[in-house]
Amino acid sequence: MTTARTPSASTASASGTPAVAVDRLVKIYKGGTAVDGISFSLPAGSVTGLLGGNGAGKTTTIAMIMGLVMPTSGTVRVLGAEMPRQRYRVLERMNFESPYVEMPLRLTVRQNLTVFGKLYGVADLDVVIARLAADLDLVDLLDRPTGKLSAGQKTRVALAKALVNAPELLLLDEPTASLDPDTADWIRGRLEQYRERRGATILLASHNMGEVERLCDRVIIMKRGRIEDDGTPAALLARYGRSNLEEVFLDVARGRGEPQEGDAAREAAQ
Ligand SMILES: Nc1ncnc2c1ncn2[C@@H]1O[C@H](COP(=O)(O)OP(=O)(O)OP(=O)(O)O)[C@@H](O)[C@H]1O
Repeated sequence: MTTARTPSASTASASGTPAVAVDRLVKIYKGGTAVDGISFSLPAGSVTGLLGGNGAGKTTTIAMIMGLVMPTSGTVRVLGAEMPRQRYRVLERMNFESPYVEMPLRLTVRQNLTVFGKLYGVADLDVVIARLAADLDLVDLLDRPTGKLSAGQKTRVALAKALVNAPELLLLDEPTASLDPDTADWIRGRLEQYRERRGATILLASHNMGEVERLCDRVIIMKRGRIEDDGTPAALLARYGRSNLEEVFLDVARGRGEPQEGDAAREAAQ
């Protein structure tokens, strides 16, 4: 996969600063509380899955990390910068993919990637776009209007846009939604490759438990704006006595199989 910078260029990992530090973060909309006092930090180079049912607060959390939504209270630091106040210090080092943020539909794929590449200050943009197109199977789509693509094709373009500046922090909101199983599997492979080559920190909101088990070394489960559980996939399976994350997700969503007191201590001792 294309990288415009070397993995060792990551200031966050070099200094030991977490790529993301969220502290007592709250977002209250007129209709109610979307995010209700969550705290977590993501070490540089980690891949974390953000799980939770519809309306749990995942997209709002990612939008606050991106600096696109203003928190009601609490703080977000990204690569050491306070968001959204200092976002211009770090925007070139981060990127995101969300099915809810459309690119200009009349522009061709190439034009869109060029606009976003310029926004992120990418050098040798033509070369970068050509490599991304080859990596993400977009060569035949480059000169077509983005609005005329299928949902799955748009998703691949959105991923190319998310990688155009080889971000050291990549935020992904359901990156394989609307993809057929084969293409989704292929995209997951690309994300694994990107993580390996770039040493990137990834936060991935997903409803696909297989995807999370495959890609993530940590899982944060949200429910009604709060963090309900947080651990490695293996620790969560052990804690809930389940054989896969889908069963854990259902337990949490339905309020069943809550971890028993002392479970965490027993796990720590193992
Ligand atoms: N712009 C907004 N204005 C008002 N309420 C909002 C806004 N965005 C989200 N919400 C509300 O905040 C809550 C959390 O929404 P959010 O989109 O963060 O959840 P989610 O976990 O990403 O859900 P899904 O899995 O369905 O995408 C929901 O109750 C939603 O209705």
